[in-house]
Amino acid sequence: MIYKSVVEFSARLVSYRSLARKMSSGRPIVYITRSDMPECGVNLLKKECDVKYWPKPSPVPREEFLKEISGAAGIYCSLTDKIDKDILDAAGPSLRVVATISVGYDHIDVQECKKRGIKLGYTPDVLTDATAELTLALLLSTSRRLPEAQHEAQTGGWVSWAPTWMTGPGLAGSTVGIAGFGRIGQAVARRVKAFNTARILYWNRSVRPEAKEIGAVKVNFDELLTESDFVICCAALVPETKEIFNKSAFEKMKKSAIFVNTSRGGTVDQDALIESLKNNTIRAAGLDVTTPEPLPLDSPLFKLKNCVVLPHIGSASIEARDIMSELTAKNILAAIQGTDMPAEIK
Ligand SMILES: O=C(O)C(=O)CO
Repeated sequence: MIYKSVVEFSARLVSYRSLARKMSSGRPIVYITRSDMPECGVNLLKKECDVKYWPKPSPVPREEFLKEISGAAGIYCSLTDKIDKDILDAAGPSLRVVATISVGYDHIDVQECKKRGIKLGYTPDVLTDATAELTLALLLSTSRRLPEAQHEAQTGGWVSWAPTWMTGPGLAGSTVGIAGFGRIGQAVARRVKAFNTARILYWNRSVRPEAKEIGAVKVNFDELLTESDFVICCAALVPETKEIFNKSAFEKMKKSAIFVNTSRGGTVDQDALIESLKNNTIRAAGLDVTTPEPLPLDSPLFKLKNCVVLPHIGSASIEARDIMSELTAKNILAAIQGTDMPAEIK
């Protein structure tokens, strides 16, 4: 580049210097794994940190993530980002915190982070209502066949009101079984109770004291399967819950049972579920989570009338997503500043 004058050259030099100063501002670097994380959290981070991010509204490709993460003090990620040894190695010793905008953290190698003294943040509580609401929406959509009914209405199947057409089981008087009775399981139980259900059963590793006030009864897994008209999975994905809903579990359920999953696809043996739906071993299923995600368009699940599939939108209320983003940012800032994180995975 040829500069016309000494003045222009010096002006350029000043601007390069200030750019270089900004780039090595001494502020901690936080890497965000996609460009469309809710702004409120991102703006909080920008006040204190240099924020770098994958510039697209889609998950950062693995290669890019490994390349870009070097030198970061914090990672703001989501459940689509696998945080494992390779990512931690690529980040290097500067990394102090990984915070995920989710309550589930099965995508993070927790042990490896702990071994390296890297703090972990997540977003419990703030998405409980949103996820419970969506669970109820899915439960009703599946039992009362809403997508199928809308399709009929739109495509000429609605010939007249008909007494036995588009019928499905009601919640009133039914037995609802909830697998996993943490925050979300309990919030679902409180909501289904309002539908005048006869019994609420739950399966959980430990007794939950909150169950008494809700009126839910602890049972073993087999009882949950055999007794329930609706079986709802709210259990976190851990080694003990991996594919607990398998062929044998579906065979134990009532033929009229409806299965709903809003936790993780990994709790279900999906091939066994497909067979059970095809053979009417159970009546229907409503899934907000699948394996893999996104579910390929040629998946048999999309072809089954007795299956409703949603694209993992459990926590997708506007309010929940904003507060999740804020909490993720606050977790990162607290860890970097050495103060107590508002929601740390211990
Ligand atoms: O938070 C989670 O774990 C979800 O699945 C999506 O909000």
